[in-house]
Amino acid sequence: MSMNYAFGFSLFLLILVALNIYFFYTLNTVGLKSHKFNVPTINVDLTSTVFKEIYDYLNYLPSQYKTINSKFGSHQNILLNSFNVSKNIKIDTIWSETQNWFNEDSLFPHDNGTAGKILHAIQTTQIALVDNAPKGTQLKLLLLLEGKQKIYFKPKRYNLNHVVNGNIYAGFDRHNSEVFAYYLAMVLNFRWIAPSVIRKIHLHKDVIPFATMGLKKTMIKNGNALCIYGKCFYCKKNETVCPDQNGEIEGAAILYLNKQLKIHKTPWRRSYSNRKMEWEVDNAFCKKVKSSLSTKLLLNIIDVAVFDFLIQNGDRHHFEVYRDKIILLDNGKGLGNPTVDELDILAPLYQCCMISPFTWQRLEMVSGGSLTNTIKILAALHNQNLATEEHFKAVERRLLKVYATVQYCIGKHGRAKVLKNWLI
Ligand SMILES: Nc1ncnc2c1ncn2[C@@H]1O[C@H](COP(=O)(O)OP(=O)(O)OP(=O)(O)O)[C@@H](O)[C@H]1O
Ligand SMILES: [Mn+2]
Repeated sequence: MSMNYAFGFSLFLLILVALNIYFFYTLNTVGLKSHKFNVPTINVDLTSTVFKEIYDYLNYLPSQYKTINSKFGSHQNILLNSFNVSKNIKIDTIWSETQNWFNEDSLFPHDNGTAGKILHAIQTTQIALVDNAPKGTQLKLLLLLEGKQKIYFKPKRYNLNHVVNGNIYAGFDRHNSEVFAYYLAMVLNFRWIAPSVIRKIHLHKDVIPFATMGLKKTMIKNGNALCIYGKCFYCKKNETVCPDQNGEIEGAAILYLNKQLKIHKTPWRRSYSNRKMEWEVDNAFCKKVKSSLSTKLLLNIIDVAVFDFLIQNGDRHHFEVYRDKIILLDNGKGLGNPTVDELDILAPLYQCCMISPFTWQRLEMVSGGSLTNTIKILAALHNQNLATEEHFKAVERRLLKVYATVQYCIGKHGRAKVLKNWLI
């Protein structure tokens, strides 16, 4: 009897120890859960050991990252309210409200429908003047809207289903990428960005009557149509922008920022040749950057890297700063190829292994499809379809890779170091 009791008791102790060990490991290991996480596969380059390790974490991501996070619901409602278009908008007040806005957290007003009002005004206000905007390398126009609001207009060069092959910065800017980027930034709560919306301008009604002489000089007959070749570094007479069958030119209409911006070279910029940059050969590159940049700016660069990775913008050669924060300007090189995930756009994240806790919290909130669903819903409020389903799926797939990269960092350095509140 007592032997049986002793045996039973030892068995009980054994089970208790086993349970303890089980819970200790499940609660302490990051990512490496027992069941495999199903991530849509694409061809990836696993020659780098960092990439291999990140992909290991991707295969065993905790399941919370594939389900909707209920904490996002209230934030989604706030966004919907911001972008809802009210019918009776007074546009004369919207420009002064926009230009006189001053706030530490956002470049433009958003709340109580203002974001929607601004987009509606950009989309519909009568054009007063159209000129070339020769800044930068790609064709763009400067529109002056009634009420003296300037707008940059990046014309459509490709249909949404066109796949841009070649290197990560190949091809013309994608107008839809500019607008997609604006909504992406809003969903991620990155508020240092200019409002941007798809607008169609009629060549003979909206452009020619208001075109400057300079713009008229950069127009050319292409068959029956009058087209624009513009004035910019890469502008060529045989690469024109022509109106569609309705006589309209579609483009991204981006609010012009009348502000003094400081321009910096991105430490993680590409060479635009076969030559490798320092960050591409030295995984300890971040140490060097840390010694020359403030932590605040570095965390900001890492936010931008996450943002660029999601849309696959590999062309952020420079960044412009206003009041010590990077403005997300020039987002047209995203959404080129939905089957490509260039992981090295995330180099600032996996080489520095730090991320702002605010950014991480928001990223965790938009899991399970919320990110792209919200972009779709917000864009639809202004009658826009910003990308093909393949691109929306690709953005979700890349979000999983961002989660995996942060898990890789936590696995390597511990949560406290990666998510330390550096700014306090
Ligand atoms: N919305 C804006 N408001 C004010 N200035 C802007 C805006 N967008 C762009 N700029 C200015 O114009 C410059 C060129 O714009 P952008 O980078 O979008 O053009 P790009 O043709 O893609 O240039 P690049 O080929 O150099 O990347 C920017 O560096 C910035 O200084
Ligand atoms: Mn550019």
